[in-house]
Amino acid sequence: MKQYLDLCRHIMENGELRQDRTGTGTKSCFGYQMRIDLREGFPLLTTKKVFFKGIAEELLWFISGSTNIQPLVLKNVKIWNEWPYEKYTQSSAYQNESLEEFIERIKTEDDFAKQWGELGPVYGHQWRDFFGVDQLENLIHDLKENPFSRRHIISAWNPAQIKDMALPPCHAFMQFYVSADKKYLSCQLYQRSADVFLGVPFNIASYSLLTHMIASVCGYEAKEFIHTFGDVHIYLDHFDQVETQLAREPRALPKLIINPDVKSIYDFKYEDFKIEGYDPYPAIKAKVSV
Ligand SMILES: Nc1nc(=O)c2c([nH]1)NC[C@@H]1CN(c3ccc(C(=O)N[C@@H](CCC(=O)O)C(=O)O)cc3)CN21
Ligand SMILES: O=c1ccn([C@H]2C[C@H](O)[C@@H](COP(=O)(O)O)O2)c(=O)[nH]1
Repeated sequence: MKQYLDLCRHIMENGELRQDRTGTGTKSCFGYQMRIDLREGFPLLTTKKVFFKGIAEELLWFISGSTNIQPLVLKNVKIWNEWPYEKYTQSSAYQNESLEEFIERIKTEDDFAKQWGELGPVYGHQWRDFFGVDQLENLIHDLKENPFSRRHIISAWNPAQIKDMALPPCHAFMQFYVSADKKYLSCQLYQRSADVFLGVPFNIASYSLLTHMIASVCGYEAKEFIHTFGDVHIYLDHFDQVETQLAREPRALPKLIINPDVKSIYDFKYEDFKIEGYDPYPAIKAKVSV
C-alpha cells in the first residue's frame, strides 16, 4: 500500500528523535493524514504478512463490549497479553510465572482471569457504555435514520476514566459520513499516538473492516477510510524492519467479502469475513514496547 510506505518514508526523512514513555525512543512527526479508497481493495499490507484473524477477533471483541483479555486469549489472539501481565508482575499475587504461564492461567482459571485479565474501561467499554451511552447502537440508528447528520461520532476518549485504563485509547475518535446519493459510507479516525510498524497496519485494517461492517448492516457501500494522526512514530528498534518493507514492491490488495445475511452489527462472527487474493511478503518480527 503506497499510502503506508509514504508514511514510513515521511517519518524516516522528517521525524525528530525523541524519548517516550516506554523508554525505547522513537522517530516521530506530529500530524499526518492518509486517504484510502476502500473500493480499490481491502487495505491489508502486502509488504509483510498481517494477522487478519487477530484484527477481526479484536474488533469483534470491542463490539461485544468486553475489556477482559480472556475471550481473546481463548481465540489465540495475543496482542493484548503484555499489559495485564505487566500489572500482575508488579502485584503481591505474582508467583514468578512467565508470560506464557500467566496466559495459561487466564485461559483455564475464570476467577484468575476476572481479577487479572481486565484492562479497565478501554475501547469496548467506551463504545458500548460511555457513562451509560451505547455509542455504537446510537451511531447505527442515526446512520440509517438521519444519514446527513454531522454528529456520527464515537469517542473512546473519556477523560474521567483514563486513570482506570491499562492504556489510554490511541485510536480515540471516529466520525462517519454518508454520501449525498446515500450510496456510500466513509470513516475518519483520529489516532493520537501511532506505532507505525506494529500498530498502524492493525489499525488501518480494523477501521476499514468496521466501516465495511457498518456499511453492510446500514445498506451502504464502504467508500473511504481517512486516517488522521497526532504523534505518529517509528520505534528506534523497528528501523531495520521498516527498511525491509520499503525495499519491497507492494502487490495488488486482497478483497474482503462479508456475509450479506448478517443484519445486526452484534451478530458478526469471524467466519462471516473472507479475505480473497491475499499474497503478502513474509511476516517481519519486531519487539513491542510496553
Ligand atoms: N507499543 C505499542 N504498539 C502498539 O501497536 C500497541 C501497544 N503498544 N499497546 C496496545 C496495542 C496492542 N497492539 C499490538 C500489540 C502487538 C502487536 C504485534 O506484536 N504484532 C505482530 C504479531 C502479531 C501476531 O501474529 O500475534 C505483528 O507482526 O504484527 C500488534 C499490535 C497495538 N497496540
Ligand atoms: O491501536 C493501537 C494502540 C497502541 N498503539 C501504540 C502507540 C504508542 O506507541 C503506544 C501507546 O503509548 P502511549 O504512550 O499511550 O501513546 O501504543 C498503536 O499504534 N495502535
